[in-house]
Amino acid sequence: MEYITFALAKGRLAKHTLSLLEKIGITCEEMKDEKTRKLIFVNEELGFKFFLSKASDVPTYVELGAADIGVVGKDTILEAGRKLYEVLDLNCGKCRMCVAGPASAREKLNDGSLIRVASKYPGIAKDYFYNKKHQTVEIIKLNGSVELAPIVGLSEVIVDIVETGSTLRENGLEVLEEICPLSARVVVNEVSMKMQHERITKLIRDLKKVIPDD
Ligand SMILES: Nc1ncnc2c1ncn2[C@@H]1O[C@H](COP(=O)(O)OP(=O)(O)OP(=O)(O)O)[C@@H](O)[C@H]1O
Ligand SMILES: O=P(O)(O)OC[C@H]1O[C@H](OP(=O)(O)OP(=O)(O)O)[C@H](O)[C@@H]1O
Repeated sequence: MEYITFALAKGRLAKHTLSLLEKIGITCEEMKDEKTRKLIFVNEELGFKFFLSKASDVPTYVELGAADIGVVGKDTILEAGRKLYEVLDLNCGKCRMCVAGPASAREKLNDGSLIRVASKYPGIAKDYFYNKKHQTVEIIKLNGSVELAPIVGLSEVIVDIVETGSTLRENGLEVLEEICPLSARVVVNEVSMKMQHERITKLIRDLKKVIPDD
């Protein structure tokens, strides 16, 4: 039997994804060991391989066919801009992509003046402001702790993920505009979808039955 390979985003989403897979009978005991440094796991009996990669690399593995299926946040899919089939919303890892900043930055949004926008997601930020048309922006790419940028004067606003809102609150910032809702999605390689159609569609059908409600 040909293997079906899963690329899973390590970090926040991995545990949840593994528990959903477990509910449909796809298990990988070895992967649950949080201390393991191993990156690839095989379930020979079921014909599945799993690997854990950095979230932002999941779309790359899937588009280029090193993995048949991936589970990753919508934010990462939007930012990657890869050619993939997005087949399922897992309704977990829910958060929002937002423009945020100090309340004083509110008037600078929409008045047409040049604003600096710091983000881990320069592609999403660029598209958002491009579509708004009447705002000139300079995008500054950061790799984390983006909330620092407006505090230390690197930018006027940020484009970042907001879940509970605590990080913004604790740093004197607020949501200024909402860009889109986010959650974990299942993505499939376009060729795998054709070549392994039956197994992949069964898997999607099974997963649909165990997705948590709101
Ligand atoms: N509060 C949150 N903060 C960040 N991501 C969240 C949050 N809630 C849900 N997510 C989702 O979880 C995904 C993975 O987040 P995680 O923090 O594990 O990795 P990452 O920040 O993308 O990677 P890294 O920390 O390696 O840069 C995000 O892409 C997003 O879709
Ligand atoms: O609304 P909240 O519940 O506070 O969650 C949002 C925060 O969580 C994420 O950061 P993460 O922990 O991934 O660290 P990072 O900033 O280094 O990416 C995100 O970038 C926000 O900073």
